[in-house]
Amino acid sequence: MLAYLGPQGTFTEQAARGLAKPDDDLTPYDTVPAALDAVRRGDVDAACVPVENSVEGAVPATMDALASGDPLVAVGEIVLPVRFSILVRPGSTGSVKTVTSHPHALAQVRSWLAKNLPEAQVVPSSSTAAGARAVLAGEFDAAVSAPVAVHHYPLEELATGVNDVEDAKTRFLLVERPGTLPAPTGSDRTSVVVTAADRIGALSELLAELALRRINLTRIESRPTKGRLGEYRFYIDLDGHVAEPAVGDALAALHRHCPETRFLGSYPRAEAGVGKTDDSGFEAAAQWLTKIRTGNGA
Ligand SMILES: O=C(O)C(=O)C[C@]1(C(=O)O)C=C[C@@H](O)C=C1
Repeated sequence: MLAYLGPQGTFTEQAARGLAKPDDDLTPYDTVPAALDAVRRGDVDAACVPVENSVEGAVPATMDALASGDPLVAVGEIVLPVRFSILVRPGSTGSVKTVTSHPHALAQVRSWLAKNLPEAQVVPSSSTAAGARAVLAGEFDAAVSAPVAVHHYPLEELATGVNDVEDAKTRFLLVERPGTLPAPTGSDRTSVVVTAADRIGALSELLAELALRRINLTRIESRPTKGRLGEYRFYIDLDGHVAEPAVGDALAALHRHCPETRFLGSYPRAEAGVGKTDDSGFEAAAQWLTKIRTGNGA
């Protein structure tokens, strides 16, 4: 059983279908934290959640829900192109006074709305499909939705391809309770959350641990810890798999700086063939150390 940010017709449902095993049943949840808590409780085996968008950046609800509560780990990712349609009730002829959608979707059509529906009041919803459902219920005049939503809700497309940026993409994670890690593929990503101490150079010391080991950072985002003002967590994505010597060594180093470092998974990258780390020196050095320690070399 696989949870996703629902209801039916969200981008996350499409991502979940791309990541699911053939025999997985899909269950919609109203929010990302609710989907992740269902995994924590064991009600479902996994959840598919949006993590970052090429236009609007990180999805805060996902980041916060992964950084707190019982640990969960990502075991897969998928990147989907995102295009938006404006959906209205069939035959609705009146002007559009209210538009609803997920905040990330609204942010990706901001210019289109300003130009084409400048008078419309914009109201956030919990997902693009929740917005479509609310339009069907008569709560709002229009929803910014995934084009597939018209197959789930009897609505009409007022306009399609309304996204301000062509080729926008969203990355989604498949998240499970900690267990056996996916095997390294040679093209993997590792995600961790660290809290940098409030002192000069703390963040650069963490990043230096990656640079020293020639590990490529693919993303760094900060979110407040929700404790003291000015205290931040850093979400770090890097190339490679924790089973590889360089990445394992770097994560151990991060843990020495920050014992609360939270491992968020090592998983195959959506784009195969990129993100290989160079471990040759690490393996040779480990063999050399073993020889010294066992009295077989110097
Ligand atoms: O509301 C949806 O359809 C979602 O799947 C969420 C979400 C997001 O969180 O960014 C996913 C992709 C799009 O960028 C817009 C919304």
